[in-house]
This record gives sequence, structure tokens and C-alpha cells, in this order.
Amino acid sequence: MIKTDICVIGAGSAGLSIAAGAVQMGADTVLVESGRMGGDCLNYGCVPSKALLTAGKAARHWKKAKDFGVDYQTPQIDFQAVHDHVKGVIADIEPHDSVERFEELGVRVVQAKGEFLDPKTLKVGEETVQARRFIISTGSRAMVPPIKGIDRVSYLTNESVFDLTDLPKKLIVVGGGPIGCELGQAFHNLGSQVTIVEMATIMPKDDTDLVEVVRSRLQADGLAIMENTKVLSASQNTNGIVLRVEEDGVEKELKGSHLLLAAGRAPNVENLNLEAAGIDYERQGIVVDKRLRTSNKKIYAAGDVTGGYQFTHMAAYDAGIIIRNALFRLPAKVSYNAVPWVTYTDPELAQVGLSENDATKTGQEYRVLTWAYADNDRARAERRTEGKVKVIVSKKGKILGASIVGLQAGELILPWCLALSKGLKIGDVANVIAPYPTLSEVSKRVAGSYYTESLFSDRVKMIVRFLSKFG
Ligand SMILES: Cc1cc2nc3c(=O)[nH]c(=O)nc-3n(C[C@H](O)[C@H](O)[C@H](O)COP(=O)(O)OP(=O)(O)OC[C@H]3O[C@@H](n4cnc5c(N)ncnc54)[C@H](O)[C@@H]3O)c2cc1C
Ligand SMILES: NC(=O)c1ccc[n+]([C@@H]2O[C@H](COP(=O)([O-])OP(=O)(O)OC[C@H]3O[C@@H](n4cnc5c(N)ncnc54)[C@H](O)[C@@H]3O)[C@@H](O)[C@H]2O)c1
Repeated sequence: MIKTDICVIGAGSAGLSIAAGAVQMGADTVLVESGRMGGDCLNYGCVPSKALLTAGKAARHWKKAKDFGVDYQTPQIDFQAVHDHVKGVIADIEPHDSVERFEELGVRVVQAKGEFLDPKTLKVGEETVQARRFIISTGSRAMVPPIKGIDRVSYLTNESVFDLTDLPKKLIVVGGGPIGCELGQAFHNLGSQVTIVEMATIMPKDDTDLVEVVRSRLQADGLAIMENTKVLSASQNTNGIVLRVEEDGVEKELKGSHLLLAAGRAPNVENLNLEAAGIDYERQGIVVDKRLRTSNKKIYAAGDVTGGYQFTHMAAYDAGIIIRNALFRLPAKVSYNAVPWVTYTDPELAQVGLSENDATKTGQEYRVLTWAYADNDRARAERRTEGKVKVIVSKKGKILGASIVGLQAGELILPWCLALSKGLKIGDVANVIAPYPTLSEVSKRVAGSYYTESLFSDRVKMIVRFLSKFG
């Protein structure tokens, strides 16, 4: 029997942050992992997907280079080498999340599946662990949608897609959320013929006017997007996958060499025997309060398994809240006023705080400020004028949210994250001196637009004329 202060179950983004924080603050810490250290983000999520997107962008670059007077030959894609590049990036980051590093920090790492025996005891392989506080951070996996015949076809998920060593000829992606759009575009850029099938509209969590910028680009590039489309059944023959779908009431057949499921996530709750520990959970995940405590107050849950905002940075945020609660017994609570996310399509779409869509539901008065990339000199020089920034402000100019769609939107969102977390007003951003010519100027210009009406009003003109009379 291992007795410890803290036992973390799952060594993904949430679990690693908690274990590293706890041990370095003096807590006796055990970390239990049944799969690969680093979890989804390192092995099957953020890292490989961004590495693949980079390969896709490199493959696509030649098409745009002509606009600048540079003519490349059509590139040859060596997909085995693309695969090796993706795995190489994982290998490069892996040591940071490794058993060796965590053991050096002083964490006791147990590589086996954790399963509760009672509210205070976890079975881990042949061992049992009793801890003052347990933290469940077992993450999520690809949800397999209830499509007739899906269990009889071979499909890819985020766990298998990065193992491909041959480029899919015809890739059908079910689901047009961030995974579907990012990976769909990456494979398209590398030469696959891609169709995204979405039952609603793509990227449904973002404002429709911003999503339209991404959609237009994907479609203009030749990626097929079927929205409001129901998948009726799936089957497989010697030529590949056949999906029967219904689009606008019309049944169609879609044929592909490969099928990727990107239709949302299911929490990893099944193998934990949560009932034995008195932990409530629902379809979306483990139920937690604002302090991230489960229905068993000595057990916390963090990251994807709670079904909240499923991002690596939010898993790390959860870790901070849990450290304060479990180690320092402080009643720290989560606050979701300034949650950012970025979808790394090209163009990227970044969001923090209130979206316009959310704002319409709050009942409060607000103003929407926008500034187009087309009015930014750097975007013109780069010939990337599609996109805009949109900011939601209160009547008194308090920043409530910001969204950016366009080149490097993910890099441009940080000042707005800071503005929200510090409760800044729009004037604070308007008064910044932004270097010229940068894309960042879109943020200064959108903030400045808050004052345009009052600054160039008849009243101001009158005051200026009046003052000029005094010499
Ligand atoms: C394709 C893809 C791209 C993504 N891109 C981004 C991105 O760009 N930016 C971003 O912020 N987020 C991204 N995400 C989301 C991000 O990966 C997750 O939000 C994050 O990994 C969640 O961390 P976690 O610690 O909750 O879970 P995970 O990282 O999934 O870790 C959970 C760990 O628990 C282990 N485990 C499960 N059950 C048990 C058990 N019973 N006993 C012991 N161990 C167990 C698992 O093996 C796993 O290692 C992406 C996700 C995917 C799938
Ligand atoms: N850049 C990022 O930060 C990033 C990238 C990838 C994933 N993630 C995280 O991972 C989560 C999961 O991503 P995801 O894209 O799988 O899920 P998602 O829930 O965000 O999107 C899934 C999409 O699939 C559609 N869908 C569901 N069932 C379907 C069906 N039967 N037929 C057709 N369409 C169907 C939904 O309408 C939805 O639009 C994201 O919500 C996000 O939190 C983040």
C-alpha cells in the first residue's frame, strides 16, 4: 500500500501540471498513467496536429508564391517523411513529459490503470494507493457517433491518424469542429481530396461571420464542405469507405479511401469505478463544482474529463485552481470570463471572452467594434487581406471579448487576453503605440474606432474652431 498526500490519475496536460506543481511545493505525489506520458496533447492532439498543419502550409506555399513573383515547381510530397517529421516533433518535446523527468522532480510514477476500490483507495495494477487528495485527469477520447454500420468499417481517430505513412487519396472527415477543420485542411494541403461532413455548420462555437472567412478560404482552395448533412450509414468494400448521407433532404453516396471521425469527445470515466468512490458523472464528464471538487469532496477532477473547455491551456488552468485548493486549502474558484481558444486553420480564428453571439444572450447593452485586415498595410504587403478583428465592449468602454480571424490571429489574441484578465478599457488599447507595419495594428485600430464618432463629431469641430479664435 502506497500512502501519499496527492495522487493524480492521468499524466496528460492537467495531470502533469498538477503533479509537477504539487511535488515542487513539497507534497508527496504519486502519478498514475496507463498509456503514454503526455496524454492527448503531446501524442495524439495539439502537437502532432500542429506539426502536420505546418507540413501542409509548406506544401501549399508554392501556390501563393506566384503572387509575389516567385515561381516554384509543384512540390513532391513524401508522406513517410511528413509522418517522420510529426513523430520527430513529438519526440523532441517528449522528455519534458517523461517518467524520468517526473521521477527526477520527486514524483512517484506508476504506469498502470487506476481504478477506485472505495472512496479513499485506488487500485493501480498490483498496488493500492491511499491519498489525502485524489485528482482525476483521465482526459477524453474521440466519440464514435451513432452511425449505422460504423462498427463494421475501419475508421481513423486522432489516436491513429498520425500513424499513417501513406497519404489518404480521398479523406472523408465526419465533424467540422476544430479537429475536422484543422486536419481536413492539413491533408488537403498535402494533396488528399478532402470532404468534411458536418451535421450542423462548421466551427459552431464561433461567430458565424468569422467562420465564414475560414469556410470561404477552405472552399476556395477546393476542400469540399457538406453542412447540415446527416450521415445515415457507413459501409466498406474493397475500394474503401462508402457513406450514405442526406444533404438538404437529398440522399447521396460519398466514397473515400479513408474515414476520419472528428465528431466530438467522450470523457474517460468508464474504467475508474467512480461509483465505488461516490463520484457523480454525466455523459459530458465528471460533475465538479467551481472549486473543481467532485461529489466526493476529497477528490478533484481536471481537464477534458470534466467535459468543460477542452483545451490544453484550460487543463493547466484547472491545475492551478486544484493546487490552491488541495495543497493550500484555499477556496479558489474557476472563472471563465477570459477563456481563449484558437482554431489553427489558415486563416486562424481566435476568440477570448464574450463573442458577439454570447453577447446577444446576456441582455446587457454592448457595442461591437470591427476592423478589417484589408485596412492593414502589413496584411496588404503579405497579400493576406481576408479577415477582421471584432471587439465587444460595454457601453462604458470595458472590454468584454475579442475575436480575430485572419493571418496569425492566434498570435494576435494575447493582448486581448491580458486586457480581459486585467479588466482594461478600450482606451487602454487605443492609446498603445503599435509598431508599423505590423498586423498588431488591427488591434489598436479597432480600439480607436470606439472614439471615431465622438472624435470627429460636429461638437468637436465647433470646439476646435472656437479655440482657434484665440490665436
Ligand atoms: C487532434 C487534437 C488537436 C488538439 N489541438 C489542441 C490545440 O491546438 N490547443 C489546445 O489547447 N488543445 C488542443 N486539443 C485538446 C487537448 O489535447 C486536450 O484538451 C488536453 O490534452 C486535455 O488534457 P487532459 O490532461 O485533460 O487529458 P489527456 O491529455 O487526454 O490525458 C489523460 C491521460 O489519462 C490517462 N488515463 C486515462 N484513464 C486512465 C486510468 N484509468 N488510469 C490511469 N491513466 C489513465 C490517459 O492515458 C492520458 O494519458 C486537441 C485535441 C485533439 C484530439
Ligand atoms: N485548436 C484547438 O484548440 C483545438 C483543436 C482540436 C481540438 N480541440 C479541442 O478538442 C475538442 C474536440 O474537437 P472536435 O472537433 O472533435 O469536437 P467538437 O465537438 O468541437 O466538434 C465536433 C463537430 O462534429 C459535429 N458532429 C457530431 N456528430 C456528427 C455526426 N454524426 N455527423 C456529422 N457531424 C457531426 C458537431 O456538430 C460538431 O460541429 C474541441 O472542442 C476542442 O476543445 C481544440
